[in-house]
Amino acid sequence: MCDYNTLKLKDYNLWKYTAKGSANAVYRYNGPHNPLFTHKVIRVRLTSCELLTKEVFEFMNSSKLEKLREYIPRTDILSVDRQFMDNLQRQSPASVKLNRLETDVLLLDDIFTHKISAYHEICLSKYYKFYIFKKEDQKEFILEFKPKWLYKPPAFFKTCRNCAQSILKKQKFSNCTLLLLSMPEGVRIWCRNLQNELERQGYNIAVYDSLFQVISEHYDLIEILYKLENKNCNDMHNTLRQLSSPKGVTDVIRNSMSLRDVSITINLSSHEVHVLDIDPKPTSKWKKWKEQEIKNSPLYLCESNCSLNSEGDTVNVATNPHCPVKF
Ligand SMILES: O=P(O)(O)O[C@@H]1[C@@H](OP(=O)(O)O)[C@H](OP(=O)(O)O)[C@H](O)[C@H](OP(=O)(O)O)[C@H]1OP(=O)(O)O
Ligand SMILES: Nc1ncnc2c1ncn2[C@@H]1O[C@H](COP(=O)(O)OP(=O)(O)OP(=O)(O)O)[C@@H](O)[C@H]1O
Repeated sequence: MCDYNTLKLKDYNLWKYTAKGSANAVYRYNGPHNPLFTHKVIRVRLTSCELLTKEVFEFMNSSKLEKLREYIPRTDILSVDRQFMDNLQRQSPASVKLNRLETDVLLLDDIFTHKISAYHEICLSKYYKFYIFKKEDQKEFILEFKPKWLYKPPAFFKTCRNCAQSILKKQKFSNCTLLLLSMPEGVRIWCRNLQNELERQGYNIAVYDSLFQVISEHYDLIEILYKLENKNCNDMHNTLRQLSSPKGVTDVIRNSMSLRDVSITINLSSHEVHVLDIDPKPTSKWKKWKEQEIKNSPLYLCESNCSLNSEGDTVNVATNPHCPVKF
């Protein structure tokens, strides 16, 4: 980690707004060459989040995430003052509400080679986005997706948590990430589903081969996420349903739920893979999680296109003998 203690970010206008999620806004460095900032982004907390940047930084650097380290973009913490935050807020879109009381921001390697506006974005669903850069003979294809819950659902479930949420959130395209737990059959189907959806939407872009190859090269990431998400917790559905106060949210639940909400980027051109959006969850989320479980319960028992009830050439993950990861 660099020693940034004496370094204060002052030049808000050197950071150009790139994207936001529900908890953070991201700005890319857009100034003259500077070895500390060129090819970096800052990640700034929004008003909606309870935990501060310092807590996020601590979580990202904790030993429990050591196995994921090689996939996390290099991250440092920088102090900022109120003036910087106010100015950054002024140059942000109206929908971005920064927590201007924050005294820190994260500084991360930018996983995109070019500025975000240079990419064509194809949003297949809220869980799957392709970014495509094409200029003369230069090309870059990046898939950003949320694997969500990588787990073994209870045996009586017909629809997994990911597919249930996708239905509830009215996504037109769904691709069950439990398929990723089965290498190579499930992974092939998952890649094929993305290829087919691109074609269905009229994009003549071949991603299947490189997608399968990059996932094969970095398959340990899926295994690591699976192990960390399921460590010491065999039935998260039941665990969440039993919660009755924030005190019941153990570190096991917090870690698991935090990792169940990360994003993965796969660069089909450079074959680099990263894990983004590693945010610790506050214990105050217990009620939302419990209510979600109660609301989802009927859906778990319904037949859907979830890979759990696929037959024939698809994979039944619940009883899948090829699942590489053991409890
Ligand atoms: O529970 P889910 O599956 O709806 O996940 C929420 C995410 O929905 P999504 O996965 O994109 O459909 C949701 O993402 P979006 O804002 O919908 O992009 C958040 O990540 C939310 O976490 P937090 O409130 O920012 O701490 C996430 O909430 P947590 O359950 O992780 O607390
Ligand atoms: N290191 C990075 N380099 C380039 N772009 C990034 C980086 N980190 C995040 N982004 C972009 O910014 C977007 C929002 O960031 P992030 O996912 O961290 O926000 P969030 O508020 O935590 O999201 P969520 O709503 O899923 O919790 C990402 O989807 C990604 O496209």
